[in-house]
Amino acid sequence: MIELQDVSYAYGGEAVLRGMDLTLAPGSFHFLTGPSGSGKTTFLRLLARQLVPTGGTLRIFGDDAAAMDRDAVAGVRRRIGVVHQDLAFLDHLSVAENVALPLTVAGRSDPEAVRELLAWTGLGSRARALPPQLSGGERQRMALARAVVMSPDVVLADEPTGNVDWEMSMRLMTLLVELNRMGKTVLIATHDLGLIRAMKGRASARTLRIRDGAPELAGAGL
Ligand SMILES: Nc1ncnc2c1ncn2[C@@H]1O[C@H](COP(=O)(O)OP(=O)(O)OP(=O)(O)O)[C@@H](O)[C@H]1O
Repeated sequence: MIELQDVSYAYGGEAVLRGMDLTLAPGSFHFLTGPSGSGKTTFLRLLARQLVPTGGTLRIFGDDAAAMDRDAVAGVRRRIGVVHQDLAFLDHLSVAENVALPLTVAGRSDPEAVRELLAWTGLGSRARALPPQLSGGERQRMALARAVVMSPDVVLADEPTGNVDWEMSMRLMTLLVELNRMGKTVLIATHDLGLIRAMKGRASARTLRIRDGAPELAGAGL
């Protein structure tokens, strides 16, 4: 589904990520961890085709990321939902309108799907609220709803539990596990090892740890 062969990425000077050889199989569930600045966000942005490798070959759904035209990139972006770290929303639009935005941009409308997603994330009663009126945990759940509104095959989440308490973190994790059980490929970047340990056994999750510029499968001890 997503395959990396000796992939590297440099923002300018020295490569942040290098020598990456890895395959993400359909339906897999991975955590991605590593110290601050090790390249977790960069890795997610490569997988979502928001960045293009500066070396090696990255295949997304079989296509070479470096050779995609605009239509192919748009196709990839529809099939990969991303929960960004910055949680940027349009503050003058309601929660429901923000969640529906990817549909609106694609010229589609599906109020029923949006209603279902808001109910699933526990935001049914907040549909008409504006983003600044939401709590941190509500914003995280709204970001997750927006990431999956296009029914993507892959969900990438960058620190989806940043700034929320333990109970809310577990609630968000439960939603991501449910998505994986529905067949979606899930990858969650987090520096929170406690969170990864808590999820062991609840999902057949594997952990990738960035070491020397490349994600490696971590041992069972983590
Ligand atoms: N747009 C950019 N231009 C130049 N350097 C960048 C850019 N974005 C990130 N970097 C650098 O690339 C490295 C990896 O950053 P990245 O955000 O991928 O790490 P991270 O593991 O996600 O960090 P954190 O856990 O703090 O979010 C860092 O040294 C960072 O300063």
